[in-house]
Amino acid sequence: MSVRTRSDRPATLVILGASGDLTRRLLLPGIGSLLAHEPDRDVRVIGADRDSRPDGDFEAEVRAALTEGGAGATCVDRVAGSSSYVSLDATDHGALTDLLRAAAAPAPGSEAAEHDGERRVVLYFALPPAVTAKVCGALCDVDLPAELHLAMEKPFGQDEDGARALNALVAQLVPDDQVHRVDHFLGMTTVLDLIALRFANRMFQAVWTGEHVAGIEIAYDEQIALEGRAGYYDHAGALRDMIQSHLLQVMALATMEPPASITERDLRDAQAAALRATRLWGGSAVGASRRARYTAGRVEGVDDGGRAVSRSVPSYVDEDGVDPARGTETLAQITVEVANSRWAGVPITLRSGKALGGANKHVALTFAPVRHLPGGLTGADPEDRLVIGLNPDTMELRVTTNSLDDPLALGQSVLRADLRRASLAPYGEVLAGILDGDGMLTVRGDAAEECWRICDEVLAAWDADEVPMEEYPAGSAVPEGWGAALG
Ligand SMILES: O=P(O)(O)OC[C@H]1O[C@@H](O)[C@H](O)[C@@H](O)[C@@H]1O
Repeated sequence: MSVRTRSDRPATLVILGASGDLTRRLLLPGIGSLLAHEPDRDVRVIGADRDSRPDGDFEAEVRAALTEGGAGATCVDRVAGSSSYVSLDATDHGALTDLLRAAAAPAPGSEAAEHDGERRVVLYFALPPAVTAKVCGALCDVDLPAELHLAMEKPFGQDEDGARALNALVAQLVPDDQVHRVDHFLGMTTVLDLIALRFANRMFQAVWTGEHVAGIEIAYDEQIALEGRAGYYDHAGALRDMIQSHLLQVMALATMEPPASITERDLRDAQAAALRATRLWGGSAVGASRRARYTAGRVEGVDDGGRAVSRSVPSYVDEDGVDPARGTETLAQITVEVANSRWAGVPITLRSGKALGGANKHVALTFAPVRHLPGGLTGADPEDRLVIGLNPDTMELRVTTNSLDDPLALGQSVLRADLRRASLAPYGEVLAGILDGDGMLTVRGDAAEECWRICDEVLAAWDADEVPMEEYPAGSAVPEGWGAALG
């Protein structure tokens, strides 16, 4: 689905934190995926980080990652060949001035050098929030390029006050439509499918309300465990890592009012309005949230790519780099209500966790039972559900029909669709918009603050130990009693 406005303006992507894991695993392959679809796109990559690297080292990394993302050989040669790496302290305004000047200039030796205007510069902060804030502070003293866009990785701040302070700081640098708070879930194919599904189908449009929907569950249960990310994850935990960012964004798309158009302003207005109306279910984090941590176990099953998985996982507290005293959760669930006339009274459950047995990743709507069932039909009326799979991309509609062996007894039939397409990788989709200067698939400042407002209340209750920390063996299903609470 192409939801973007294409721009032909050449762009330079400057990655701060270029030696980090995110750059190698996601950003550069994301660019590779984009170049696989748009091989002529004029993009130059400059990596920057504190460490010095041997000549050609970064170029080789770019080359490998673009190839991994699917870019063709000629394109890889061109883009990797024009890439460069700078070793610097990104909190030093002199170093930032030089970096941004080089980024805005036409590529050295490029044919376009003489008649090319300044390139659009995207400064990508692949950095922890505290460092991001320091770099923004240093940028206040820099003469910034004419069209500078800032792309910021999650978490955007550490809480609502922190997000507000960071928003105020970046507002001193560039207008808000040039700030892109990155959430790669907004680039997922089936997340974007929600838009067409909801607003271009008479059938679904009519029933997508609290009149007909009894509950919504947005789950991202992962089989992967910590994977060596204790330095980040042990400070974040499942609520900050997945719900504060990704799942609330998905919820906003699933519950927002119809936007007048699918454009940056209208879409972001609709998402922000849904988030503003969001409250914890029952008004308190105590009844509306659960948290748990995995103990040792064995994860077996099939991963997102359909490959068999079988590995033993140590208890979370025994994982390398974890501080048991920190009490980090690896599974979190909150139930909220979008308190407006469309959704009031409908519980919306958001859940994500690591080292789980089943990879349930979906947006699932459970429809209310019919008001009246004609007499003569026997058996219980099964719940009708629409389940949109997020990775792998699928759609399943479970509808009540006659049972197979008795025409007057109720049963259920399942209609399944495989929605996997040759689309861009989620990071590619999001980066495409950012490089084009279009923020539609990134998070607006007010929406980021709203997501923290919702989660801060839960985090405060957890810090005060008002919600018990439960345990689940790695490889098990979500603990008993979790999941969508209907009614
Ligand atoms: O399935 P994907 O696209 O890798 O997204 C899930 C990941 O999203 C990241 O943002 C989280 O930090 C990870 O913990 C999580 O595993």
